[in-house]
Amino acid sequence: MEKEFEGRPNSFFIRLRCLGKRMGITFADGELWREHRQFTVKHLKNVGFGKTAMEAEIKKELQSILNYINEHKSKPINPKTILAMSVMNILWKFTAGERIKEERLNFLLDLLSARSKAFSMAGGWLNQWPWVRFLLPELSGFTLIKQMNQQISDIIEETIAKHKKKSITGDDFMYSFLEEMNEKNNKSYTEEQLKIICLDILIAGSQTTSNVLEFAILTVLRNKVIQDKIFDEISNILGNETPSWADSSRLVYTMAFLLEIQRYFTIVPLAGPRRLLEDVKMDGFLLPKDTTVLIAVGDVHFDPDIWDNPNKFIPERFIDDQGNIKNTEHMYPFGIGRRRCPGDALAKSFIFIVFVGLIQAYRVQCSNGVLPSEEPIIGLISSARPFTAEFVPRQ
Ligand code: HEM
Repeated sequence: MEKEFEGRPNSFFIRLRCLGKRMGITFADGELWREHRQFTVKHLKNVGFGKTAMEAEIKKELQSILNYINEHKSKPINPKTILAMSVMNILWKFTAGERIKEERLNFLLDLLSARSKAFSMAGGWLNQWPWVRFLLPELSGFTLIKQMNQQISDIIEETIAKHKKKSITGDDFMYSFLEEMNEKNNKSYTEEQLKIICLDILIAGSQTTSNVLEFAILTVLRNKVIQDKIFDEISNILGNETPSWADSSRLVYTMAFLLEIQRYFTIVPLAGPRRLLEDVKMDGFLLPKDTTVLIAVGDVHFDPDIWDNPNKFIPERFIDDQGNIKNTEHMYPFGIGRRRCPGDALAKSFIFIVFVGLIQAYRVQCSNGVLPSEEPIIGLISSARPFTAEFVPRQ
């Protein structure tokens, strides 16, 4: 994708999302975006993100999820919270060096989810007529969003304060950032920028990754034939061995299934928004500078010129005659171009390891005799309707 598409819109609504200023990574553009995206990706990698250390953390989280299911196995489980908590723990470990306490984590997840609901509700009003906040601060959702922004700021600020006192041991992204800010005296490195980058990572990473897994669990629950095929492959190839990302090249049907999940339930159906940095001619139309552009990734994933029977769930469409994975070049779950998702390594490994580990240990079945619907809730990111499942131990 061309450079002209690399901007982000500058609206009141987006500034509200970024705690009042257009900073961080997700909604910044120009030099601030370039510098801070590069710095964040490099320093997250330096502390182990995307490497063996991350895989070890994912395996620890898999074990916590299996323990949780084991303790609750007589009751139907809604997998949403436990999955989102696990992703959040990993993100926070590399960003801020600590595991978040369970009550804190629950509070944070509820806060992020209430915040995204409030944003969806307020979207129409506040986006079109920002002045409405002066007339109807309560009804427009403005007061609620401001309160939630304050709560989330407090949580991140508390962790920054612990880093300033050096009371967290080990290396993490916050320490790298504070060093750049204090010792190298780099002007764009401020505490406010650090806070918004942390918020970007938490918002962009947790619900997206856990939603993919939720759809995967929902689909095997609804389709016993597919679930048996996946289990047979895992038990033939891995036996009881803990899964690793390297096994993804051996578990071809399982990988094809997870790709089909990411196509069929495209989690981010409209990537962006982007702001055009220059006039652009496209298919004979002139798109003026500053136009907001959304990338219809979901449409590409259902394009009948690319996919046979796009409305059917067929994992085999990703397997060629030699039994290798094919067709990944038509998949854009993480967007496109230099603003493409920088968290794809964590998302892919987490989804694979946790899904394989779950199916290896448990048969997933319906909890009350009624199959839950696969109809997604469509929003900025798409999610499964709340459902419960029974996890029956395989041994
Ligand atoms: C399955 C899980 C995920 C999906 C489907 C997903 C999807 C996306 C997409 C489509 C974009 C591109 C937006 C655009 O084109 O403008 C994006 C951006 C982004 N993602 Fe992800 N993401 C996932 C997981 C993560 C994780 C785990 C992180 C944590 C580091 C993360 C951090 C980000 C950030 C910071 C951006 C903004 C990049 C920029 O503006 O330069 N994402 N994601």
